[in-house]
Amino acid sequence: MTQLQLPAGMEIIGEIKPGFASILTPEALALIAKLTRTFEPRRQELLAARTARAARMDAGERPDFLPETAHIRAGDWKIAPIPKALECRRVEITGPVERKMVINALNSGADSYMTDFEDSNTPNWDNQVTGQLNMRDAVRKTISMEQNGKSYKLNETTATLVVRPRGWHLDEKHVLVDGRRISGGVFDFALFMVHNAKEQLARGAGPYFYLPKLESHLEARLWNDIFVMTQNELGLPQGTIKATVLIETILAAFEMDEILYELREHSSGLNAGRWDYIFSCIKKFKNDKDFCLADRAKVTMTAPFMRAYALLLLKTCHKRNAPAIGGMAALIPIKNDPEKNDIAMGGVRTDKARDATDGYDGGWVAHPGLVDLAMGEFKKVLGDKLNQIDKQRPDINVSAADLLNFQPETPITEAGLRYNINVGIHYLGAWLAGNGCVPIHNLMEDAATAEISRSQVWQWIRSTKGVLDDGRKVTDAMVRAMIPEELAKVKALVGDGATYDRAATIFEEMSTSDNFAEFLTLPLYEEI
Ligand SMILES: CC(=O)SCCNC(=O)CCNC(=O)[C@H](O)C(C)(C)COP(=O)(O)OP(=O)(O)OC[C@H]1O[C@@H](n2cnc3c(N)ncnc32)[C@H](O)[C@@H]1OP(=O)(O)O
Ligand SMILES: O=CC(=O)O
Ligand SMILES: [Mg+2]
Repeated sequence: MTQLQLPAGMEIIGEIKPGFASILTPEALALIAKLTRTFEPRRQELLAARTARAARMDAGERPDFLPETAHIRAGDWKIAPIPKALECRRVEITGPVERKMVINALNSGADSYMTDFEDSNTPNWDNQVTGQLNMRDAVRKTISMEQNGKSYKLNETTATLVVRPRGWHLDEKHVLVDGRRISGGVFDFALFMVHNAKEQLARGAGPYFYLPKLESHLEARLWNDIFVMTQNELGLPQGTIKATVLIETILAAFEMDEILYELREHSSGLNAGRWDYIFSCIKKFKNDKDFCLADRAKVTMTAPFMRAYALLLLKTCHKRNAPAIGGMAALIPIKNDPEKNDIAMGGVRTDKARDATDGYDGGWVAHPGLVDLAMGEFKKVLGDKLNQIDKQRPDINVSAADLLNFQPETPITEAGLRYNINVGIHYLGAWLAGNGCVPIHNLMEDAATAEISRSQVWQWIRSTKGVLDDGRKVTDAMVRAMIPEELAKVKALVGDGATYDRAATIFEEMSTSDNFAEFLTLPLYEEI
């Protein structure tokens, strides 16, 4: 095995495959050790604060805008100017940090590309380090590959690269500092910075990030402090790093101004991460027996609580001169069925048209086949403008009650319940096999969408409103009976992989156990 030069107190227990040493360099590991020793206690405190808040919500506490930060919401401040490379983000394509996908996404014609170490990626050791190798080659424009007789390399003009490291809840278990696992997000961030920040600046862009799953402005402050230290360590001017925060938890929706304020020297706006947002609403209200959301397919961006959140995000961003980026329609092109494909494309078109008309500066797509369509919808509204940050929306008034208006509650159907079980098993099985993003029933499924499926099942069993439209209460026994049937359907589709049996077992434990797993990826991570 290749020997690495490790800083004192660091152990690496992941296999060092060919090329990995060129990523796990002494400089990179030293930065990881320094950031970990300085900030890991705060990450742990913030995770403990999440747990304490969740317990208070389980006991009935409801979120509201914070009285102690009213002066920030009322203040007349703006974020620092946005760099040129991030001024125009009408269409952002996203995808796992897999080599071919990286090339295809950068070449897709989108304005920017969010490469993903998070929702769409199984964070096994190989994916994380190979992803960094892909990034290094992508930034230097040397990334290439051959597959099925096809050559892949980058076009002259490519999308602006943005990187999503893992959220605060995820550890990197293959790296220990002083005997403890480190933060997955710090690992992803620090490696990317050491290898690419200066090269990106030399090429006219910079190190740009998406920050996932924040629950409070204090969590944004932690990222900001990490940025400041990293810029100092690498000799970069303060304010070089730019980060867009995903507002994808119900608690963060109450702290959008505060999150922008914490990151104001490093902010590149907010994104409406709709799928984790829905999951977060279910999770945070899981003990409320009166809380219940309808079949997953019915919970759309026009649901009252989703509309309120999307509009508040837009208004908040533009007031602070910050880009507002829309989320992901999970629809993808459907091969070999033109009629269904037309419906799916119509769905994406409607979604992007709504965001553009509201005033959003851009939105996400899951697939290169959606870039032109989404671009068309934004161009219809923006014309030649790079963005519409100047579009202020003082007419939008969103209250706490609007954000908490969880409708629709019905219908819940057997088909919807079976869909959730089916998608849950299929996704978990793929994830365990190393693929964190899969097309299922013609939709993009990743960790966030799968979380909705598994949390709905758990919650429907426990909510008094978890009743099917034919009058049957959703129960533990009903779900247990459906699991083998849905597993058989999944296997008929994907083959007999052992990970699907394991996935069904885990799904059953997760949906029927009284303990609600905070994230499905936490128990799953212990399996890989
Ligand atoms: C909730 C959230 O967090 S959203 C953000 C996270 N989720 C994502 O980023 C979704 C990313 N999307 C994907 O992973 C894929 O599009 C899937 C899994 C949904 C569908 O994948 P596939 O079934 O393989 O798509 P399909 O067969 O149509 O792909 C056609 C081509 O497009 C490429 N492609 C598909 N999606 C992407 C993408 N997002 N980025 C780059 N290339 C892509 C494929 O690699 C393939 O390339 P090839 O023709 O050179 O072989
Ligand atoms: O990360 C995006 C989401 O919708 O979740
Ligand atoms: Mg998400």
